Amino acid sequence: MEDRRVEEIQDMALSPPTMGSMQISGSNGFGNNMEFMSQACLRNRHTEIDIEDGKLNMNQEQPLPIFVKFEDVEFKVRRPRDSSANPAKTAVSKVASPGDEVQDNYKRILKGITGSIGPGEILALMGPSGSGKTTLLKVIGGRLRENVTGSITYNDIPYNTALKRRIGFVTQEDVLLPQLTVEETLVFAAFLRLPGFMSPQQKYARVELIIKELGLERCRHTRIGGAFVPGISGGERKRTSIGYEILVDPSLLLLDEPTSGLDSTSANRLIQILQGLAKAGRTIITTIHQPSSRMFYTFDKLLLISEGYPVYHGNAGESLEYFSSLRFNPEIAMNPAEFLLDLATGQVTGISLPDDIPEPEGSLDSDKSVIKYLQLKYKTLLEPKEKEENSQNRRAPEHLQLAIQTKKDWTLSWLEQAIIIYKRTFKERRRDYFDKLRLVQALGIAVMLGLLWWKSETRNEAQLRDQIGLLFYICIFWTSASIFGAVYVFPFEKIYLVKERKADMYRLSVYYVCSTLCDMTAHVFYPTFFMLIVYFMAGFKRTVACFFATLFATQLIAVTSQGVGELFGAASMNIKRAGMFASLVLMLFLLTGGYYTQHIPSFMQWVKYISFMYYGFRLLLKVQYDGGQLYECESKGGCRPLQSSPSFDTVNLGGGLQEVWVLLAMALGFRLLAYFCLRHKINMCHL
Ligand SMILES: Nc1ncnc2c1ncn2[C@@H]1O[C@H](COP(=O)(O)OP(=O)(O)OP(=O)(O)O)[C@@H](O)[C@H]1O
Repeated sequence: MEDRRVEEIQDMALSPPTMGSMQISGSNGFGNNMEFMSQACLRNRHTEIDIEDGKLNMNQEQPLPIFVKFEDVEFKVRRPRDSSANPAKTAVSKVASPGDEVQDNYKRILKGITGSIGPGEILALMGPSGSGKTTLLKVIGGRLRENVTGSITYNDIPYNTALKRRIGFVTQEDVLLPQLTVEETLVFAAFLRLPGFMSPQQKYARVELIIKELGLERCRHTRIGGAFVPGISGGERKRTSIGYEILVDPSLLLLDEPTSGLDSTSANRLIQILQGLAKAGRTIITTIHQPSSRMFYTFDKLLLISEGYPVYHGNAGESLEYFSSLRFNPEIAMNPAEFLLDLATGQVTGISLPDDIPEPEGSLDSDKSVIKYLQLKYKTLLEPKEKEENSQNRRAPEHLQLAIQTKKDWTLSWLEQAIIIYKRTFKERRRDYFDKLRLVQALGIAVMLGLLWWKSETRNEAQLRDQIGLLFYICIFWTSASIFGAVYVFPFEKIYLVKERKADMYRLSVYYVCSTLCDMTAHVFYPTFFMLIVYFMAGFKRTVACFFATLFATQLIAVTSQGVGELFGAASMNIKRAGMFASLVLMLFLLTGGYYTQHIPSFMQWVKYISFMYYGFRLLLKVQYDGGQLYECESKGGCRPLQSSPSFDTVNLGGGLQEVWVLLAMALGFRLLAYFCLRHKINMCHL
């Protein structure tokens, strides 16, 4: 019995959303939504009884009905100090924009927005560019939390992190890894985000369905592309972004301008898909610029925003009636969306107006008076009704409230996630790893060094100094190559990481470990080729043990430096700053690395002990010039024991493997620090 139930659930999870069993007609009133939610509760309860081992969580198979209420939502940002050099411009900007009130040096972006939306409905956010649609969407999606006032509840519960995996957010800019193909993007997302109990076949089938539904068959094997990588078209990228989010059937789907860049047929098709998703029980909020008339009437609710104020909220189809009741009527046949946008911008050419709009006074021009009038009417006519409705609404059933607050377990174990993320990271970065130019550079430099130090000897101190110079150069080369190879990784991948972490797709530790391990392959691969050439051309000690020990030392230097680069990248998360800090510290460690410095003042002596270059260089020297070689050198005359050389802050050649342990500890320590910095920075970042 239980098996059959599990199969049913799996089938449901695979079935197209439009064919879901929870079809209801678009409901606009709260009553319908409550009924809907009650039905959903019964279903959930039924399933919970059927699956007793607790492994399957009903919430993973069917969307949890979510009713979103927002009341008096305000959002403000700190104003940057006025940098305008033009006093006239500053003066004008201070008076000409009454909507942009400045309080305590903050600019108000959202100015008291109230509304609600339930499962089965689509709410369209409309308004002129810069009116605050995206900001409101981010606030509702929990992406903006600071400086937000008012109340936003999900089944009467405020936002909490357990909601992350129930919310799908399609951002205005498509945030997709550029080197993956469309299919790879969706497959990796499916394997990371779909419940663990679904078989791989079912996950592939879900991807197939999304590709078909969104018309992505033609470009499924094309790379996503980006600024420097050719790839799919803007519309295809947008559809892939949408597929990426709807793949997991989120309960609350937020979309920022999903139709921008699409032709009208594709846009209509997309809206149909959204309708299907809504009918199957999702709550959908979308910003939209200029929908066609056909599209406009598919929305259940409309929130029209002007300069951060609401000017209409309610049934989309009834919006024209409302404005007509205020005596705003189009004089010619117009697309309703165009008419509403004209009103929200105050551009009223071709629109008949009521006579009670106050004459523009002071700095207010006529556009502003229309907007002010509409804002006032909203405040007096619509807002009280909206608030009353919200307060009269029955509370959501208790277990739905509980479900909102219950954090779902990870659907995959740490190792399972790591295997998928490792594969994805490798695919995404493999072009960097096997970059021909990089290989040519490493091999070219190796050959050049080999020729310059061709069969170098250590018969006297001058020769010995020469060879030690080469060792220090090798140390610098791999230190800087590895630091700069690693420092930009996190700043570059920040947007992808923030997006995926906001959706709780995987553990951050998984991402970090996979990223560092993948890159380590390259940090080990290149020094190996390099050393194979330099070592034998330059005439280092010809024993197998010594070659492998030198190779190991070089790789260890590269791997430790990679950790340092990651630390700077993670600590700043900014390409420019990370590069600057890395070069500064590299320079300091280089100077105190033991080659140049002979008379460091005692108060600066400590620097060398934190310099991985100091230990790396010592290790290379130890491997190459152990007691035997120096003794031989000395016995032929002219070569003093290295310890007594005044030119190097060198080695106690009798030492053991302490440099190896120090470098290993540093490689691990820098990585741990990098991980915690990354964790802190990513939690603070918003998209
Ligand atoms: N973090 C911020 N700092 C300063 N200003 C901001 C910030 N976020 C938003 N704004 C400003 O708030 C206003 C609303 O921005 P928002 O992106 O929400 O507009 P929008 O209606 O979505 O516009 P569009 O349709 O062009 O995307 C804009 O004037 C924008 O410059």
